[in-house]
Amino acid sequence: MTKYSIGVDYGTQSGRAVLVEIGTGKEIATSVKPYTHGVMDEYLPDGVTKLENDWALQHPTDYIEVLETTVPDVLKQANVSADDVIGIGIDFTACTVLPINKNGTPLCLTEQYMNHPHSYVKLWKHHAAQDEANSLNEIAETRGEAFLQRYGGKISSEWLVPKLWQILNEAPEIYDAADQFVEATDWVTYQLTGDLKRNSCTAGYKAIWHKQEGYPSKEFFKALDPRLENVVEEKLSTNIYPIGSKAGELTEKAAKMIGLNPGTAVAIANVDAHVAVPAVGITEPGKLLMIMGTSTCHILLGEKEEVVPGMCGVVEDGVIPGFMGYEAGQSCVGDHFEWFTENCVPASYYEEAQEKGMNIHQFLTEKAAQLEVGESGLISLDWWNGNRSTLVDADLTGVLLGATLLTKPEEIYRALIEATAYGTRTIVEAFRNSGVLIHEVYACGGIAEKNGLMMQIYSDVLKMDIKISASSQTPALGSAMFGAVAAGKERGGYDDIKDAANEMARLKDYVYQPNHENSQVYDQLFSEYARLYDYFGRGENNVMKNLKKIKHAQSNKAKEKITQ
Ligand SMILES: Nc1ncnc2c1ncn2[C@@H]1O[C@H](COP(=O)(O)OP(=O)(O)O)[C@@H](O)[C@H]1O
Ligand SMILES: O=C(CO)[C@@H](O)[C@@H](O)COP(=O)(O)O
Repeated sequence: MTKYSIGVDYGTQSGRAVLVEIGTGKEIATSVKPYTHGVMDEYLPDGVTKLENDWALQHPTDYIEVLETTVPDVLKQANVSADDVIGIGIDFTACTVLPINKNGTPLCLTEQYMNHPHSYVKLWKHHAAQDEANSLNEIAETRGEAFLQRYGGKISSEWLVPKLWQILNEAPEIYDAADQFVEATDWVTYQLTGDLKRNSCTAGYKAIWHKQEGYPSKEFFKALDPRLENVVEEKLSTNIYPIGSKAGELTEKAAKMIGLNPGTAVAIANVDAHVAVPAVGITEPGKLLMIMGTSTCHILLGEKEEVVPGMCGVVEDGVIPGFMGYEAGQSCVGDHFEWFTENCVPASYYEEAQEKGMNIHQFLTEKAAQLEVGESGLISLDWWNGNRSTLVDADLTGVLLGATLLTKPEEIYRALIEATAYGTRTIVEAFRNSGVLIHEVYACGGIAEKNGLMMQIYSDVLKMDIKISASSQTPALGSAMFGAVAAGKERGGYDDIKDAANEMARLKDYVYQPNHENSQVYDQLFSEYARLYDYFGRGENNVMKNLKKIKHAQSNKAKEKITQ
């Protein structure tokens, strides 16, 4: 009898469930639910409480809605009985973190705190804790904290400790009221099993936890702020569960909510990028996976713990048990194409795209594909949402250089694509220069599937073949695989994630290969990019930070005027 597993992947804008056949990895049905509240970066749901610059929040009821609608929907579409679903796994963006009370209720859902911005889920791209991140990095460096090396020399403002510290600084009442701060991925899994178990992946990459050494010392936290001395015991937990293990089983209540059977195995929660690795069949070192969507994450396995400047982190067993898992990333990829299409493309382009039955990305891509490499005379820095790797600085901003009165939208669109490819090459070189081998490149995610030109450009810039995931929902497939592992072989699943990957991972049958002529021109362009990267990114010219300071001061002034 065929058995199935369900993977639920929570992205930036939407969540999706995929019903997958055990044994083949065939995706039988998919259901997507856009978040009702989307990303809240201007106002709270009350429509009145204004958020500061660089905030990005989510609403936890959106996560429950995803479960309630998409899981029954995939069963219905596929006409599969809940009796044949043996496991479920959850993956999420991260660090996406929320304060909860003793009952596990998010503080933003309580009457007392629902109008308080700090009670909501802070999404991975909430960048308003940069001041805390800067202080943390300074203090850690002065104290010679060894953990900094494992995070490329800097902790990002996107990670857990800066976010938590921002809450303590700006809203101590929320900090005090929170029984715990949890990753959204653990919270949703908790809603399924009734038991809060924190996963080793987010703890390792996002919360400075180490398998042997645990969290940073009390002295370190005290040096940040005396009120943080006991943060681990008071607001986190030292009970961390390895990815690839079982979190528990569906409770009666959860089973009823999502249309599965009570007792169905639930995997320990995971992260959207990391969970995609076995879903493309990577279970050994040297193979870099780019998960390309709103942002891009780069995940790679290694044998040893190496120090790589500017990487996000290296975590033992963080991706596939038995290996060091390396992560790096770019905070702005799809997001900056979206910004461009929404703000800089003339109406005539939209009209023409519509006439041709294309969306604006397809239309711009088609036009951009007709350009020769370097023909536009443009170069761009991909920092529209800060720089995650290798500079780890959310205060950096975008650059477009070389524009003239003749510059066309498709030329800028292509320059933005190329900038992200150069950003990836910078990351690849940082790994290689630090002794972490990369001999194959794989890609998955919305963009890997939707934009062939972009993948070709990446291949030309990296001068490497790129293999593409066969799944359009690779993280969800990965989560379904972890669901099957949680169920175990006895129930029709697998003993470990490698066995699941051997049978269920799939790649497309074509590979992007570098065009050597283009690669040569890209080498020249990349060396210009590298000079700009260092000039603006490493302190030689701090114009971006200075502009940001002026911007904050002036927007505060404008706000004061409104409230007077
Ligand atoms: N054809 C395309 N080419 C390049 N970018 C695209 C294209 N279509 C959509 N995008 C961008 O991809 C991003 C969505 O990626 P996706 O993988 O679907 O979502 P997520 O990152 O939330 O999982 C959006 O930022 C959008 O601007
Ligand atoms: O940072 C991570 C994973 O470590 C991602 O969750 C984050 O970049 C968001 O990913 P998406 O672009 O929404 O796929």
